[in-house]
Amino acid sequence: MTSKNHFIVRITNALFKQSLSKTAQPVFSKPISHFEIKPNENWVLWGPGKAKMMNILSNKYLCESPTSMSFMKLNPHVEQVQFKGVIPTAHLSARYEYYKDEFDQTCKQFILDNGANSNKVSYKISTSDRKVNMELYNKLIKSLKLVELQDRYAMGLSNGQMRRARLTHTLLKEPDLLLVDDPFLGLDPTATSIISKFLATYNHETLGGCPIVIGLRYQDPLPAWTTHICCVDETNGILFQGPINELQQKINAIKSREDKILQEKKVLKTAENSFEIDDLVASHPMYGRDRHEIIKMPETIELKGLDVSYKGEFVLRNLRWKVEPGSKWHIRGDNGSGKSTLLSLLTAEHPQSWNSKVVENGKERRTGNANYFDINKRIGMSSPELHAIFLKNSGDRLSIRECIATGFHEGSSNNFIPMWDKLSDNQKKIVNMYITYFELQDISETKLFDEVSVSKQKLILFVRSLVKMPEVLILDEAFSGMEAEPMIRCQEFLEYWPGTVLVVSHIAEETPKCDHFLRLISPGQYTIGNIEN
Ligand SMILES: Nc1ncnc2c1ncn2[C@@H]1O[C@H](COP(=O)(O)OP(=O)(O)OP(=O)(O)O)[C@@H](O)[C@H]1O
Repeated sequence: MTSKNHFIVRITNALFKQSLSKTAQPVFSKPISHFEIKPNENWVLWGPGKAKMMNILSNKYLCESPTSMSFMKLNPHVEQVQFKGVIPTAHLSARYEYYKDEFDQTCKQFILDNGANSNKVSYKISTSDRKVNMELYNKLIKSLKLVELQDRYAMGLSNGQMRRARLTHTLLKEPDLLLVDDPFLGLDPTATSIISKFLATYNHETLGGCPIVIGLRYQDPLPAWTTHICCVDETNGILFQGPINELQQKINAIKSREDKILQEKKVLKTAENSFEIDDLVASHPMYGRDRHEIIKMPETIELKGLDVSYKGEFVLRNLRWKVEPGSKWHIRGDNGSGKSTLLSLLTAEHPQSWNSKVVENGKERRTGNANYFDINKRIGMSSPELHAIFLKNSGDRLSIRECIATGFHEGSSNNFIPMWDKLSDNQKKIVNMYITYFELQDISETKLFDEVSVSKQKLILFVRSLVKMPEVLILDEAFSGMEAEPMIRCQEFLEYWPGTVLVVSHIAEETPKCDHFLRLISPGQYTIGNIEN
């Protein structure tokens, strides 16, 4: 297997295009002169061009000439793990519903692929005659800590749990080459280490493994088990490639260049744009309020001993929490500890939301005195679930400007009906100011949401969550998958944001400055404290 002539995939002098059209622009401006993956190697695709390079390897583009890309096998089995958050549904609330009908699949059914990846068909009917290697299944669910979750409804899995299930689902197909973009996105440190340790040993014959290719951003640490690196620019393609231990100098040079650019931009932008930021936030109801005023206001949110349970099993228990107007909170906790559940309660997506233990601006929430739309009037949000639904429902029909304009739908973050033509002149001005500030003007009318990178999609959803000047801004993994520069720009902006902010994120760099934290540990166990900045 290790002979020099063995390769899994080989590219020689190939130019890649998105379509057959004569005018189609190449994916990378220059042809790839040589790229090759051998059986015992594990690669990192590193930098802003990683997603395009991954699409090349998974055969998503047309190759000129067709023989310039070859695989060891005639019908190679290349699998790409798609991490898209939880299973996208029509509504955010579907995830939290009590009653699951016979068409809903369990985690085990999802992994075994009986539903052939679709949530439009009955999952009870097997749509493929693929034989599943149950020995491998049992090994995988043990290694990826899914044994206890097998019978849970796939829809109810937390983001981190779902990512482990998706990885298992893909590995069971026993691919010849495994591609995973952003493998650690949205994972808590324990889950990151579970997946990293697992991938470290996967390409060994005992598990029937194969080479792994992961996509990482410049700011991500390179796992020790990766052997080769391919640094990819978004327009020019491969900048350099080869064994990591021979390229350390080049890697360090890129890392320090990136750090320097960020530092320079940080200093420049804060100085240059503070006036502009004022313009962007001046219409927020909390803008300009001083401390004396704020302490007289009722709590934006108060939880007076909140419980949430499924079939008698608690996820949240006796949670007491006070959120002062304009305060910024980091909600912490491992995958599955209940963070999204808590947020879904606040946005009334959860069936147990009508609960007098939730008090908003001094008013108890009860059926009759609160409705979904009133609750959501004051909330703006970005989350992995919203991202998945947005892509599915509107990704291929809304321009960037139109996406942002849908943030003005008053009573729901989950309404994607085009809105631009209905906006007042002032609202249009706000959208345009935000587009300019976040440097989206070049693509705002020419590109559709699903035509831009994940990093830009996240930026657009962030901006979308702000424009209606919500009293409460919910940022659930809002910056995961973003390139460093736009992320820092968003975080700096948030320092001037006058409203209440609730942030969920697992990685320090992706967490904007917050004053307080709420850490969920287990049902009934949590800590609350201040963050020294
Ligand atoms: N409908 C449901 N039925 C049963 N259990 C559920 C349901 N919905 C969620 N859960 C469980 O509740 C727990 C909390 O999930 P939640 O998504 O709130 O976690 P989280 O802290 O946001 O995790 P992550 O960091 O992975 O996003 C998980 O163990 C999840 O499997």
